[in-house]
Amino acid sequence: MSCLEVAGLSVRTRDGDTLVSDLSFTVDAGERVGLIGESGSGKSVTSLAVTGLLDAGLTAHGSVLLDGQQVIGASDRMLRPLRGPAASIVFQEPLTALDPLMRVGRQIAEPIARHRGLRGRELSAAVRDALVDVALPEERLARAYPHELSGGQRQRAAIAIALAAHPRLLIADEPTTALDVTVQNEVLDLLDRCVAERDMALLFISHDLAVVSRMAQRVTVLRRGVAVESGPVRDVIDTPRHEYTQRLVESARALDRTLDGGDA
Ligand SMILES: Nc1ncnc2c1ncn2[C@@H]1O[C@H](COP(=O)(O)OP(=O)(O)OP(=O)(O)O)[C@@H](O)[C@H]1O
Repeated sequence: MSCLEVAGLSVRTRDGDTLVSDLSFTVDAGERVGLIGESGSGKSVTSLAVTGLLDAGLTAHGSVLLDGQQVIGASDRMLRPLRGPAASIVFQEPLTALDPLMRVGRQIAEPIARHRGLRGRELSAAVRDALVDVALPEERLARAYPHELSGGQRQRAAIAIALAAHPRLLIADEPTTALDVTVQNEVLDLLDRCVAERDMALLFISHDLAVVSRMAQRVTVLRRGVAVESGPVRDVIDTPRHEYTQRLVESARALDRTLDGGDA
């Protein structure tokens, strides 16, 4: 069974604007799939639609099966048990996932207690392990509030929260865009390791082709809410068929040449 099976997904606003149109893709157990597109192409709307977290003003149509359960039209009560064990999201901005008024350790403890039923010393040990897993081993970080952490540390804490329920699918929505380049690399390495160690599936969403090609095996290219191309990452980069993908590939190569100090 696929972790996520999206078939003919469309998302519309109250005014009748279509933000995502007839989108289909699957993520199988343990597979890494990328969703790439420029800003405004509908990537975040898609990640929210597949977890049933769309804004009230937006409606989703089509079919989204998360762990075999239909998300479209399901009540929040039905979806709550799926969020965590079936799929967790890491957002671009870590403060989206963090409560500014609660110590980081408590915020990691809460989902561990809820999903894995741990209490007392076992729970404290699990929180310590979770922090070590995301390379935040210092004891004081568990007692810190989010504003006392750096941007990279906050994103690591948000990843620890997302991993707390041992999700079968991790959805990472531009997880490193808000970070500087060095920290970005560290967080990508961390995600890579966590996904591999846990044998999780990954839906990796980004505007950055280089990053997607590092993290995913297959990719779907989204343009104005429409999938224009999909296939193995290598094929899409080597022989992009759609003119929009060709532009994405060319601008990624131009950026690479600039960073190398060559001609852009
Ligand atoms: N709640 C909403 N109501 C109306 N329009 C929305 C809503 N949320 C997003 N949109 C619109 O949907 C389109 C897609 O937005 P989305 O955030 O999914 O893009 P994105 O590809 O994730 O971009 P970025 O990389 O900048 O985050 C945009 O035109 C955006 O303005």
